[in-house]
Amino acid sequence: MDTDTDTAAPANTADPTRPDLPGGHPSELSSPPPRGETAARRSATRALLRLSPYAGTVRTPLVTATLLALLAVLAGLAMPLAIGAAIDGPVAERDLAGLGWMAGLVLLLGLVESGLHLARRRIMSGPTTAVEARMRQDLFHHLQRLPVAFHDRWPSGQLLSRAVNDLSTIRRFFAFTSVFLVVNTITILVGLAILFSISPVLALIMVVIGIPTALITLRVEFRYNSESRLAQDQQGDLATTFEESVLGVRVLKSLGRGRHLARHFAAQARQLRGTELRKIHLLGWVWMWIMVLPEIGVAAMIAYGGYGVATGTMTVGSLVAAITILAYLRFPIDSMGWLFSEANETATASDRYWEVRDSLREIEDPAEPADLPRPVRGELRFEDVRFRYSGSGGAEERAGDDEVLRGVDLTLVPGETMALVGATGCGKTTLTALASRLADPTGGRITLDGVDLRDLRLADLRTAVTTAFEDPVLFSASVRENVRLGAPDATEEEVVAALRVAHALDFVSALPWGLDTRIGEQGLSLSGGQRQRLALARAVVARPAVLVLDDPLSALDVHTEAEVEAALRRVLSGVTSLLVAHRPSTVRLADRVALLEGGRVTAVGTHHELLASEPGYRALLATPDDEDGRDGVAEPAGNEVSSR
Ligand SMILES: Nc1ncnc2c1ncn2[C@@H]1O[C@H](COP(=O)(O)OP(=O)(O)OP(=O)(O)O)[C@@H](O)[C@H]1O
Repeated sequence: MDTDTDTAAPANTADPTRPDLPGGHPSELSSPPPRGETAARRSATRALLRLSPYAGTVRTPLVTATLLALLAVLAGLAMPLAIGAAIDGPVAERDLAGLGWMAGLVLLLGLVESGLHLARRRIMSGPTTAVEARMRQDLFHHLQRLPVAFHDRWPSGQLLSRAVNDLSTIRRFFAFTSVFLVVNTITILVGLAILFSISPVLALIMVVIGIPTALITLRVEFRYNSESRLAQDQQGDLATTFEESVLGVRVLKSLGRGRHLARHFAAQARQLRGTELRKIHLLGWVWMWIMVLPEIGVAAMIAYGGYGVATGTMTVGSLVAAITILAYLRFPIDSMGWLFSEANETATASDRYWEVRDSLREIEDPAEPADLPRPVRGELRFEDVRFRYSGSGGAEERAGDDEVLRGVDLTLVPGETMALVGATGCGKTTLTALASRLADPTGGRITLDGVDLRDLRLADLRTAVTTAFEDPVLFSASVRENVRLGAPDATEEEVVAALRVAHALDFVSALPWGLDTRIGEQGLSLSGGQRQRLALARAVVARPAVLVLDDPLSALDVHTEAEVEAALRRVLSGVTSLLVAHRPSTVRLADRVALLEGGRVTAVGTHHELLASEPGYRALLATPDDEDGRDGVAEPAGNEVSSR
């Protein structure tokens, strides 16, 4: 009998707080499920049926594999009959030639059975791994298109476990579970019929033994799976602690918190060990019953059958055949509990998969996109822009009290550099995110050259407007590939020019393989300033019409800052730019400054004007020189300064 059961990697639970999800209703930005809780699914069948679009592609191999498996088990079931016939025939009659034929038949049946199982595996492996790969690809593609707000809510581990564990459970279902649910049911029924034809009492013995065996394995499997889910969560926690302690090793060492974290890690490891021990105990129990019950069956059959042989109502061959059938049916009976539990796991995995796939891609291309007037001039206008992060909820939200932006009006004229200044947490990053539609305003509108951003194709918008974030995320790839993320078609000269502009060429040239040097995980092999300069190069390589830079000098030392500032000044000339500025050196790059206060732009003007007229601005950006009445921030040469 087949035993190609991948080590079970049970899926996590679906979200019990979202009973509307599994049925396939598109969900709004859902949150991940609370850990360790069990699924509140409306229907496992419905969850499995949701896999049918993917099952369609494996239908033919699935039917073929089921038929092959069925033929294999029928060949297996024929063996006890052949053995019984051999004992009652050639063995009893001492017919050596006949015995040779019967031995050959048993051998042939065994070969046919194993050959058919091999063919079944071969037929299923290609299509089912293809389905898994396609589902994973679709999930990844969907995740890329979900709004940032979705990713704010979902921890990466939750998404990772769906992409790896849940899809592997679904593959196992297509390749094995679904096939053997059908095949084992038929095997048990056929085996029972054969036993019944030999002796109804022996068939009854099998039923009496088989039902509790299946029920016990089913019950233990459910408990085992819930322990497995818990272990999986705990392994995730352990991995997170491990990962954070490696990534944050500098912080931990400098704070002297290594021991504290080690204790925390040890406690988590103990918890995981406890769960693993419970799993082992459960397995011990289930195997005890799996071993004991059939042995009781064999004993009962020998007692009843032996009596029959002694009294002449049964032949020795029939008794041997009956006992061999019982032994053969052991795996199908034992595995039914496991198979039902796997089907249940698959239903959960399906729910969890569709939970993400059903999340709405709120930010999409419009049905009838507008074209940007060419060439793009780069006039960026915020008109009464309002924004609220979803999920803070409640009456307050309805009253608008928790809006981060409460009616921002701001116009960036083509080619100007506008600095955005405001207290920490006032919404500067939020405003910059709206410019490339990482989120849409909850009120008002933003236009580029007079066209509402929501009317533009996302590709057009994001070619015209590029952003470099304060936290410069780099990918595990070469320097060149990282820069080219900003413009995949950029030539070598353009990449080098962008690096020069970002004042990154010198340090990149000094790397062991220059532009081909792979940057480690999160660009850790580079300093903060170097990472920021690469991110800047990535933003400018596409030569966008509008450049949004979130505090582009924050990680630079004074010397580098001065050099990058000079380079940036060249980049910014002729491009409309919005710079989030926390300090005078960044403001120095700007033609005008906008002050964001209380969710609105309360003043726009030159640095000097705002210093003179806005106490809030003075509090944020005045230097000691300013306080002395001498302005420490130089006016950029040749700036056309205009007020709103
Ligand atoms: N994903 C989010 N979900 C909910 N609230 C958020 C989210 N991101 C930011 N906020 C809140 O929105 C407000 C504005 O945040 P934002 O990051 O835009 O401020 P900021 O002016 O850029 O701050 P800083 O100068 O410190 O970078 C803050 O109160 C912040 O807590």
